[in-house]
Amino acid sequence: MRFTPTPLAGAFLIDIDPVEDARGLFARTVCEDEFARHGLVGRFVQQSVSWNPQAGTVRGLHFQIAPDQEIKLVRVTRGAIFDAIVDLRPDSATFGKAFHTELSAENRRQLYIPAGMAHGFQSLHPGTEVLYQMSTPFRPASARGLRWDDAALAIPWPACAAGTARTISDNDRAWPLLAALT
Ligand SMILES: Cc1cn([C@H]2C[C@H](O)[C@@H](COP(=O)(O)OP(=O)(O)O[C@H]3O[C@@H](C)C(=O)[C@@H](O)[C@H]3O)O2)c(=O)[nH]c1=O
Repeated sequence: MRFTPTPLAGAFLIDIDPVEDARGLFARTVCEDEFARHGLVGRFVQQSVSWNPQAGTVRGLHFQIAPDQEIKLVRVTRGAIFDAIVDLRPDSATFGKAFHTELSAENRRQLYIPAGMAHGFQSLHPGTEVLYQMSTPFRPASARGLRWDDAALAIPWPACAAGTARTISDNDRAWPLLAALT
């Protein structure tokens, strides 16, 4: 695996090192020892899937508060997403800053998100499936959110294709702005 640090400390892009032959390819996507050598946690307690029939679907931005802060490892198994994270660690030099990348079934890239960050994505193709692994169980009482379109975050969400509306839940439309969290 190839680990590329992002501008947000502790968040990494993880690309595969494929072994290819006539059948296709083989590649490791998680290895506890290799993750540990990069200072990352490679053991997860839950895995979830998100199916998004329409392009332009936004989910997020989500996080869990202490003591249920979670590390997430995100990849796409069908289609593609614009994936965004926001640093919410109060003592971080990049507090309030966002990072985004494209994850797709084609690039097989994973985003490793450390504890203390909010996460969200927009599906870029119809029929996009996202696979998450989490270090901490989902706890509804600890679940929180941040407004995906908060101008202070300046996340460059892709425009929806002409004639397609953005799909987003009522919960996600109603999360507070960053200023209200601080
Ligand atoms: C996140 C989650 C939700 N649920 C339930 C709660 C609810 O009834 C239903 C849908 O939940 P949500 O609307 O929160 O689903 P969704 O908006 O897809 O939530 C996800 O968004 C992305 C951005 C993430 O980063 C994920 O970790 C997760 O928070 O599933 C679980 O049972 N386990 C879980 O881990």
